[in-house]
Amino acid sequence: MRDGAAIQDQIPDNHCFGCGPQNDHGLQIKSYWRGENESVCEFTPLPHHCAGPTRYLNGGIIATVIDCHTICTAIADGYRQAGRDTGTGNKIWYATGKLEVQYRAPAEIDEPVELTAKILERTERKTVLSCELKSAGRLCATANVVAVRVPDNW
Ligand SMILES: CCCCCCCC(=O)SCCNC(=O)CCNC(=O)[C@H](O)C(C)(C)COP(=O)(O)OP(=O)(O)OC[C@H]1O[C@@H](n2cnc3c(N)ncnc32)[C@H](O)[C@@H]1OP(=O)(O)O
Repeated sequence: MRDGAAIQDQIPDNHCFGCGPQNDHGLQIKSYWRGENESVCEFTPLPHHCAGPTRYLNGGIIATVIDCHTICTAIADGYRQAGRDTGTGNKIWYATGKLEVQYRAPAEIDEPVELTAKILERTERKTVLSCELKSAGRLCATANVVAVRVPDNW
């Protein structure tokens, strides 16, 4: 279950490698709200996203999709807290201050990965989130992320 349009399709001028619709060479992940403080994302790896063994997903790609899913969630939440639809009015940007990933099991390259992010804490200056990444129903990575509000011209 997910709510509304993809968060990334509402954030303007996003050229990010992991989540920018404007980046033709990027991963172009899509995240969706699921309720007030939770968001979900499904990403289907391509064969060249592999680790050393071709059957497993590369750890940097795992970190990137977690980074982008959580930071885009913080951005959309920033708009919500401001009482605005995502992408309307002055831009709201967050950057990754901290990204701590624990790799618990390998993720299969030929299975989609499912991410669930939760907002744990928010202040005017930062949002703290957790994230889980599953592959074929197995918990493969968990993460703690600090998203820090940066100026709208960042
Ligand atoms: C739509 C676009 C989506 C993009 C998705 C991908 C996101 C990215 O990858 S962004 C690129 C990678 N990140 C960066 O380049 C950021 C580089 N770092 C910076 O610019 C700065 O260090 C920055 C903005 C993170 C923090 O700036 P700084 O002036 O230190 O912030 P500061 O005012 O001290 O801290 C604000 C709050 O954040 C907390 N914080 C800042 N850095 C960290 C950290 N590394 N760990 C934990 N907490 C932190 C502080 O403790 C403070 O919390 P509190 O208000 O409770 O005291």
